[in-house]
Amino acid sequence: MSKLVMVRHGQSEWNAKNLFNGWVDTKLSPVGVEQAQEAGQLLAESGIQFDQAYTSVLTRAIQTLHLVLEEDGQLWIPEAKSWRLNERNYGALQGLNKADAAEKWGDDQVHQWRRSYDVLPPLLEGHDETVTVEGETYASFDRRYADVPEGELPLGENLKVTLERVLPYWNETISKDLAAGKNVIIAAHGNSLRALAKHIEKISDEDIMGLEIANGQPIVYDLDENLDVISKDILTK
Ligand SMILES: O=C(O)[C@@H](CO)OP(=O)(O)O
Repeated sequence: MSKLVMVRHGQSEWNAKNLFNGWVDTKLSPVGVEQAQEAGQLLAESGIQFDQAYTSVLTRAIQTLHLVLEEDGQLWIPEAKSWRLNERNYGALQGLNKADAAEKWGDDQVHQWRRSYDVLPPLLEGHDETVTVEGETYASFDRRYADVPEGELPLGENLKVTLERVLPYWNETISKDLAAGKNVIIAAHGNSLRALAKHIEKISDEDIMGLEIANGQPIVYDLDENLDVISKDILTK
């Protein structure tokens, strides 16, 4: 048996402003820092001993992992980062305000973009290195993706496509640790974790629309040797 803990990053600067975030590299807000520290305290209370950590290549998830593990006294464990754990790429919606988008395109359309399994957002036109929003410039497709073949870099993803690019990393790397009995923590994003949860919990394409993952609330799975879920627990204060 092994334990898998998934933590969505704490509130980001763009979560706080209600902007579509996706692959734009924003940082944690002050609230997000506190949420990550609280997640670390909850995990310390749980007593789970981790063997391996995974995160994305986006700053808000990396910051969260480090804050969690520092609070938890396990900052020393091995960690690996992969673009495959990034947030779903929100295409041309990135940087737009979610409420403004709902006014422009209607609540239903925006809900489909945000929560459906297979509706694609409007796509980006190219892989710009930076984006400027409200006068601030943020990293986007910069050198951290230098090793990713151009054809694999997304211009916009639904949850289905997100799952398709998360799964090779799950199958080839993370699941092997778990099958070997290691306890694993993954700090990632609302939608990359929804995709993984869909796979792990065998959630249907319809039911996945209703799954929300909160910032900074660790989800603890006990998995058997086939990586089937024995139990699931969400840690809250
Ligand atoms: O903006 C985003 O990238 C995601 C997660 O913060 O938003 P949503 O919850 O709308 O999928």
